[in-house]
Amino acid sequence: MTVFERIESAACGCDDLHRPGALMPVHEAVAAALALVTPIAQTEEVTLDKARGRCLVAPVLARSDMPRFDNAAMDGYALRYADLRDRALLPVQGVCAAGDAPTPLTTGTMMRIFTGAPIPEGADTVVMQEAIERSGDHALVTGPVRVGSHIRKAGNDQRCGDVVLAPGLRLAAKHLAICAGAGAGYVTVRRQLRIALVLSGDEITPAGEPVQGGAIWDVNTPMLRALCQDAGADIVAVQQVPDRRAALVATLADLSGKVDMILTSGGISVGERDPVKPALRDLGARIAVSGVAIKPGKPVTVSQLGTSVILSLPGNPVAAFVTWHVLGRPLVDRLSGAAPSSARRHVRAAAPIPHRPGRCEYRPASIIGYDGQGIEIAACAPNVNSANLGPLAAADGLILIPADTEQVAVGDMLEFLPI
Ligand SMILES: Nc1nc2c(c(=O)[nH]1)N[C@H]1C(S)=C(S)[C@@H](COP(=O)(O)OP(=O)(O)OC[C@H]3O[C@@H](n4cnc5c(N)ncnc54)[C@H](O)[C@@H]3O)O[C@H]1N2
Ligand code: MOO
Repeated sequence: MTVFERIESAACGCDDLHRPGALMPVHEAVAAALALVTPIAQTEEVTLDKARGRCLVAPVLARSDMPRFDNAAMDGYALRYADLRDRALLPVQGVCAAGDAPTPLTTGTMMRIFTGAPIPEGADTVVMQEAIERSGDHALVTGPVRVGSHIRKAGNDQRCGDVVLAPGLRLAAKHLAICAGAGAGYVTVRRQLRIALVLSGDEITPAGEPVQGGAIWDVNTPMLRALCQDAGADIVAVQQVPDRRAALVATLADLSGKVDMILTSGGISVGERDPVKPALRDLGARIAVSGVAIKPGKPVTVSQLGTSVILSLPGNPVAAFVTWHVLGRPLVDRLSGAAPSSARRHVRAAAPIPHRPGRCEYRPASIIGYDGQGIEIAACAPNVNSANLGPLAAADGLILIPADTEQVAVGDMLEFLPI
């Protein structure tokens, strides 16, 4: 099977392999994680300035025709087309600008009009000023004119009562534009997800603070906060817990039920200083995913405690970034009732990429050009390491190397997830 055929299938290829340690294939892990959650029930009305990224639960209807009235599409002159039948020179009477309520057009005259202004009663055509020679209080039509030209008819965009947005959309700038144009100052959206971030790692120090000995700056908090915001969610609490099981048990027990999702960062691997899995077991969490055939991010774990879903991300920042995209983002979409984001596309490999079969690999990659058919060509660093931030910062996206691939050849098509 070629790489191209592989990425067209629903599976990532991990399931075709002998996997020591029974790592779960990526697509099974996503399905098992999503099976834990349903969309949150609470909704609220928000003004448009608070609506970006929120998930629509009630349709938005046009409160009037859009546009509400016939109006000029150009600066020019409004006239009755029939008045041009036997002459091209007409007297100009009156001016109509956007916001005006014009008087009716007198037969046999033109009215000066500006873009967006209501068409005066009796006029059926606007001639743009470039096709007019004005002299004093008369104007001569110099160019060809079509009846009805340069008039935006009422309702030509949407009709009063039309559904302009359907439920399930995650609201972006283009959606807010039509809400406003439809006269909807408020929209009904699902309550914003509440996410808590629990940091494991005695060495973690906020970026910018002094570090000594084995301390390192906390990369994951600002990165995950931004990723949550990109997904329309909010990190409402950040708690750093010592690398001890009892402390983590207490923190997770306290947070479960208070938030929709708990993200843990670090401490998910197998060392005695990795308290996440033991703490989940102590708490009786329902563990749906524990170890995935993905690189980086193999130890990623998904569980449920009370009403909170817990996504336990590896501490290595690139592994946390990748597993957020593969598991975290779909969970947020499902919890907020949004259609899954479908940003992935296909690119061609710029160079051969050797790959040890076993795990699906998500590797930072940059778009460096286009092939003869206009398909993007992506290049990635030869050596990747889930602690190195440089290749991630320089990347345009993540390419997926399917689990069973031994070698990606130049020009092979790969799935690409923009980041
Ligand atoms: N014997 C084994 N060791 C490891 C395995 C394994 O299978 N057997 N898996 C490796 C893999 S793969 C990964 S990924 C990591 C996952 O480790 P943890 O999730 O337990 O994370 P930590 O040990 O806490 O940290 C790993 C690494 O990341 C740094 N880190 C942690 N938090 C942050 C943060 N907020 N900002 C920046 N950097 C952070 C931490 O200092 C470590 O360097 O386990 C492997 N080990
Ligand atoms: O997930 Mo780990 O980062 O594969 O080394």
